[in-house]
Amino acid sequence: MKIGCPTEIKAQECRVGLTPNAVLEAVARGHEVQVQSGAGIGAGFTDDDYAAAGATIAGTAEEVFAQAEMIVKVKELQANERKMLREGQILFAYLHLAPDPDQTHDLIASGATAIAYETVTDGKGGLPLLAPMSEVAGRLAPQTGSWALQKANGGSGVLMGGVPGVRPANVAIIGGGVVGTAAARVAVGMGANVTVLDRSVPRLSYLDDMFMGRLTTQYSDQGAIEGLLPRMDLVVGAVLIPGAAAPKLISRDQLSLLKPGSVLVDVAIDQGGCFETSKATTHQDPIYEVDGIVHYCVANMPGAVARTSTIALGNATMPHMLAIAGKGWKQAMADDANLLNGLNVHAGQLTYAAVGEALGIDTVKPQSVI
Ligand SMILES: NC(=O)C1=CN([C@@H]2O[C@H](COP(=O)(O)OP(=O)(O)OC[C@H]3O[C@@H](n4cnc5c(N)ncnc54)[C@H](O)[C@@H]3O)[C@@H](O)[C@H]2O)C=CC1
Ligand SMILES: CC(=O)C(=O)O
Ligand SMILES: [Mg+2]
Repeated sequence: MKIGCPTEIKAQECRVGLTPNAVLEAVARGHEVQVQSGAGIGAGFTDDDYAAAGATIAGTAEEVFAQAEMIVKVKELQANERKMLREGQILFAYLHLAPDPDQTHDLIASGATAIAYETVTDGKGGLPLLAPMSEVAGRLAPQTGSWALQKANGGSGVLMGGVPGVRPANVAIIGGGVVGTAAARVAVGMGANVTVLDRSVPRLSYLDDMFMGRLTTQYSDQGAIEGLLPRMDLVVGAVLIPGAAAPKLISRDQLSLLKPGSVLVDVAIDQGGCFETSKATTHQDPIYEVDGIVHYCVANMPGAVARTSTIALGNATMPHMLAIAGKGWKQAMADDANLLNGLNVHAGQLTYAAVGEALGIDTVKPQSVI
């Protein structure tokens, strides 16, 4: 199969969809790989690294899109990239369609087959192509939150770990999945007072065991969230209903319950955000204030640590990329129901029910198109 890897063009997105090691594996199986010149630079991979692995180097994204039967990348296609996608082409990337009607309509209109990393499953209730980036974003959340708490950034001036005689920051993490657990680990490590909220009691039980009394768990409902807000310095939004738009868990009115200068880090912003006042920001301009509360809502947080993130993402995507290239997407999905769960769009039809529900678009069952 002809595989193409264009340079990411989302603001300050330095990751790349294929590592040289992934190219090596694909080429060894007889596939042709084309990488756009400079695509790996932000992650520390040169054109020479890709050429040494057997890729050909293309000058432009147009060349990559024109050649490739499958485009492998990181972030959802931006509007001008979507114009290059064509009927029959495979797109393998993060899509996050539920909060993004424009992208969804363009992908449907393209006639392409779009497979979303974030809805591929593992059969054990996990999302293996989302998890590595959730590990990264979760670890980053307390770091960026503590930066936003500094006075120069509009924060209340509370130090995460406190000092002897002065209390540490109170941190609430809403959603105790991969992001929430990673965020809890770092926040606890920084010395903060951490409460994790989730709707899954088994998950809370797991966290309770794992952290052995070093954090508090609480069932997530409106009463619990409202009760916590007056004491919280930092709230991390880390909920997910796979493929669906994130539920709004803190309203604008409820911001007044927080102390001025408190910080909201909405990691769930890529699924539309779980706070009413969240809107996506960029690494270049990551924070803004609403009613005295600092919001950090960067939708591609792992792009900030592109080297770590690219390698971690590549480790997870490679087996699926090789299966699709080797067998064709239909056979690969017929053989693997977890990969089939990644199918979001095919030949002008939406194939993911939660996206259809969020956007009011009819869907067909993915099984019916393979
Ligand atoms: N902004 C960014 O750069 C990144 C964003 N993400 C996003 O972070 C979000 C979380 O991802 P993961 O941790 O991997 O998902 P996950 O599926 O591992 O965990 C989500 C958790 O949310 C819980 N949950 C659902 N509804 C809830 C509610 N109302 N209250 C409390 N908990 C609730 C679930 O029970 C689950 O434990 C996703 O939207 C994901 O796309 C992930 C990586 C990077
Ligand atoms: C998951 C996601 O949106 C990201 O890594 O950017
Ligand atoms: Mg994102």
